[in-house]
This record gives sequence, structure tokens and C-alpha cells, in this order.
Amino acid sequence: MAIEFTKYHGLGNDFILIDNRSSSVPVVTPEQAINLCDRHFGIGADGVIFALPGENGTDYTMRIFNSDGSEPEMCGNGIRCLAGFLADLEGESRNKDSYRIHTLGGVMIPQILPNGQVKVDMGLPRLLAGEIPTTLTPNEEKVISQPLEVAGQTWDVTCVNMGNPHCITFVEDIAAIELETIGPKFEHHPVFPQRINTEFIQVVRRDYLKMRVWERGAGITLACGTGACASLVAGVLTGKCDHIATVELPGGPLEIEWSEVDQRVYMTGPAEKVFTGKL
Ligand SMILES: N[C@@H](CCC[C@H](N)C(=O)O)C(=O)O
Repeated sequence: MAIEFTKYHGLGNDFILIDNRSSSVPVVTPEQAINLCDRHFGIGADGVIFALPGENGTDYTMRIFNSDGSEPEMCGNGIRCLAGFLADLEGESRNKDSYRIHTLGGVMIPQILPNGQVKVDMGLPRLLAGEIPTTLTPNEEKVISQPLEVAGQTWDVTCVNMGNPHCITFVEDIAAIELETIGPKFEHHPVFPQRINTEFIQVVRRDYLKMRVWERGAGITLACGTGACASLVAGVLTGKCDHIATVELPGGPLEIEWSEVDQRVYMTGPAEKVFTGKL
């Protein structure tokens, strides 16, 4: 069976998008996703994203496999790409600029703006240790500026769940972090039973953060949307940044707001179509 796909990226965080609207079961297995994501022997991507029929009254469902075949609950850059993909699939029959998307991390609402950027209502951040999940503190407590031993060093970490789990550390200079060495040690640390995405943040100004990320199931990526949202929330919780800030990633900037009105997090950034193909 031939399967059509479209390659998209959000700030260099790249995905293979598949039209899966006629079935609730992804047409590609996690093992096949690993091969498709391979940058030498496959198409090359950080993950495979499926546009499935909506559940619980939503317009569509998004599922995603990481490049290691694991299934995360949410993907920020991916959901912007999905919005662009759905708009393309709907073509002239499209009658709205925003979608309610069911994900394993909750309902997300991407809106395609007149300038082509996509603004996503990412919902409420979850902060309790049991919601991250982490065993760093008791289940009902927040993990804000807690010490964590990783690779013989004590790191000051804050944990935020944006649909998926994140552990954020503020540092003087993100360039000095040996991400490929330390990233896997955070990801597989026993205090994170579902593994973790790890962000290192340098505060340039209260409204400008620089970020590098080691993603669970994908390693170093050029950008992570949920990670940028989680990092801004961590910055507010630790008094380091404002509620609205630009987060600069290796692939480019995202605009993030943790609304003081409705406490929801909003992310705005690009979604770029690269090419289409057939498997
Ligand atoms: N790059 C994504 C996050 C993808 C999922 C992540 N690797 C996980 O396992 O949670 C983003 O833009 O949010």
C-alpha cells in the first residue's frame, strides 16, 4: 500500500506528516517510524505525526511517534505543523482558521494567523510532582528550584508538564552545556519514571530567553515548542522572567505567553512545508 506523506518543520524541528483521517489506528508502526526518521537510511525527521479523526467532540486527533519509536503525549512544534497540514488537506472546503485537536496531553487549539504563523492555545501547565511525573518531591508538591544530582553535579531544576514532561535548568551560558553527554543522563534519571525532556535556559533579559534542549526519544533537536512553553513557566515561577517572552532556540524564535488572565499558555511560531512524497 502506498502512503503519502508531507515533510514539515517548525524551526528545524522536523516531522513526517501522514493523513490518517480514515482510521483511528496509525498506518505506520513505531518500528517503521524509527526507520522513516533515520537521517541516513530513511526520510529523516524528529518524529512521525498522524492526523486522525477527532475524539470527544474535537475536530481531529494528533498522535506522534518520536524518532526512537516512543509515543509522547504532545508536541508543540508538531501541532503547528499539523495545523498547516490540515489546512492544506481541507483545501477550498476549509471554513475556519483554528482547530480543536485531541492529544494524549489534552485538547490543544492551534489557530492559523493571517501572516501564516500559528498561535496555539497550549492549555494549563501542570506543576505538581505527580503530574510531571517525578519522584523528586511528594506527589502533591511543585518542583521549583529543587536540587537534582546528575553526573556528579547538583543542578537546580524546575519541572513543568505541558502535556508532556519537562525539567528546566537555568544556567549562565547555554553554550557551555555538554548536551549530548548530560542530556541522556537527565532523560533516564530514576526520578523521572516516564523519562523527561530537558531544557537549559540562559536569561538574556526578562523578556528574552535562550534555550537548548535534549528531547526524550529524539535527543538534541533544533527546537521544542512544549519545552519553550515549560521554560517560560519555569522562568515565571522562579522570578527570572516576565509572563510574555521570546524564547530563542537553535532553529529560531518562538513567542510564548503564560496568560495572567486565564493562566493558559500560548505559543506562536512558524510551520513550514518542505516536500511531499510517497512511501
Ligand atoms: N519537539 C516537540 C516535543 C516532542 C515530544 C518529546 N520528544 C517527548 O517525548 O515528550 C515539541 O515541539 O514540543
